[in-house]
Amino acid sequence: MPRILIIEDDAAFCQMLQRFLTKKGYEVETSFTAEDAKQKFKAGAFDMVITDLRLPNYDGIELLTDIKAINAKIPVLVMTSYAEVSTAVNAMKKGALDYISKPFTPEEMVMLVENALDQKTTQVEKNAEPKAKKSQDKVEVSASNGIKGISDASKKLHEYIKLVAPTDMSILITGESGTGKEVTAKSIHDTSKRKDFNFIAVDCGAIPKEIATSEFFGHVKGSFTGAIEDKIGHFEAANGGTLFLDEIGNLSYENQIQLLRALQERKIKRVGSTKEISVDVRVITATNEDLVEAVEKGTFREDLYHRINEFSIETPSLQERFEDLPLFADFFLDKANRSLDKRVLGFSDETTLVFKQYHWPGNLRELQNIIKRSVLLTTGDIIQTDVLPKELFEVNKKVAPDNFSKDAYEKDQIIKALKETNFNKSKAAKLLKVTRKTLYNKINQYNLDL
Ligand SMILES: Nc1ncnc2c1ncn2[C@@H]1O[C@H](COP(=O)(O)OP(=O)(O)OP(=O)(O)O)[C@@H](O)[C@H]1O
Repeated sequence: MPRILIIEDDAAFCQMLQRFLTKKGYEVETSFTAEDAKQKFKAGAFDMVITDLRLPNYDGIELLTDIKAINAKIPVLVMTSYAEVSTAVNAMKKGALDYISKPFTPEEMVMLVENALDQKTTQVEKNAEPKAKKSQDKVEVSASNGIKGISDASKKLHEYIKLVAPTDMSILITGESGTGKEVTAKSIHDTSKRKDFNFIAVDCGAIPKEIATSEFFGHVKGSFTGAIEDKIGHFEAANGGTLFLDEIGNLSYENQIQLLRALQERKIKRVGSTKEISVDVRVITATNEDLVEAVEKGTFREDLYHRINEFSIETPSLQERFEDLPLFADFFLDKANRSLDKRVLGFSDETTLVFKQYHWPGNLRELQNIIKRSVLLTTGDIIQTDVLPKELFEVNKKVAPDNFSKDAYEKDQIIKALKETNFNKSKAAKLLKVTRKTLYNKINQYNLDL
């Protein structure tokens, strides 16, 4: 029976959720505070965590990081109020699997829980070790096959993929969260000469620093407490194929040095062993941070930056590939119908309009999640606006203000974009579709104290 830990300071709501999920066949424990949750989480083997982001005396994002440091693979679903969509997006960047806005229906919760537990199983399969370097041993790790899109931004992306795939160049993929960086990396692998070997995807943001060396390079039995048997690392698992390192900016300085050495020498040593093992791995990395800025600040090594960035590709945000929105919406609708065994035919005109007006900070992932939830909640043939989450309308109201002056509206949008991008001005400028210079001018004009 899957075990779930619910962390929620509203005791009555927490217990209601507990009763409901218990009835659905899950074993559920509850915590009302972050401290208690951490202790319970360390002590008990949970399959998933559902946590509120607002807890007394504790920052929800910090708790999420703590949980991920204890067990990086655990799926975490965060609960937010509908006004906190940027916090939810931030939580997803920090490793949360998904978010749900309160108030939600029990069906929505069950769907997300099932989804999370499904993904956990896939993740285990994904990290399975290959038996030998033979084409028939390819581990099926396909991040769902993507669609290409018709917008100029998508065409450019696919031209780049085609261009770099046959080479052995190291590719750095940049782009906002949920724009399809992993899907892009997988497409490069699938169209390269390495396609019959493994594609191993590693989320560097989710690996605790202490075990990162062993995760990358493996270990021999007895090399540290807990090393109960020999284990191969991601480099060996990807031998002959492609190693995709997501959130590369999160690697510790020490791990950056080890990675650089492995890439330069094409040899690794398992932790606790002196034997050198040759590896032939193409590395594709991804980040949604500004690595140039990280190099300038000294938190990311410049030599490693140049080593991983022989060519860089930027995945466009959903706003930049706006003409693709209907294509993606249909694709995700099909996907949701198949996984939920439903037959929803399409979207009402109002729903299409809401989709067009929304700014999609979580990009394709957010679109996919929202369509899946809407399919679940739709009883008729067509997705109507009443099943859409409230945040889609909240933003729309701001997009078309009635009683706002133009300046107040513009100022509000700038603040919102800055908050959404963690005050990264390049990203905020992109979100607002203005140049960095214009954004700086506006910040001065409105005397925004940042
Ligand atoms: N071209 C595509 N066609 C269909 N689905 C896609 C496409 N690109 C991305 N997706 C879907 O969108 C979701 C997000 O994609 P992906 O995980 O590749 O994004 P990401 O940029 O790597 O995200 P993060 O920054 O959070 O790591 C996935 O569920 C993926 O299947």
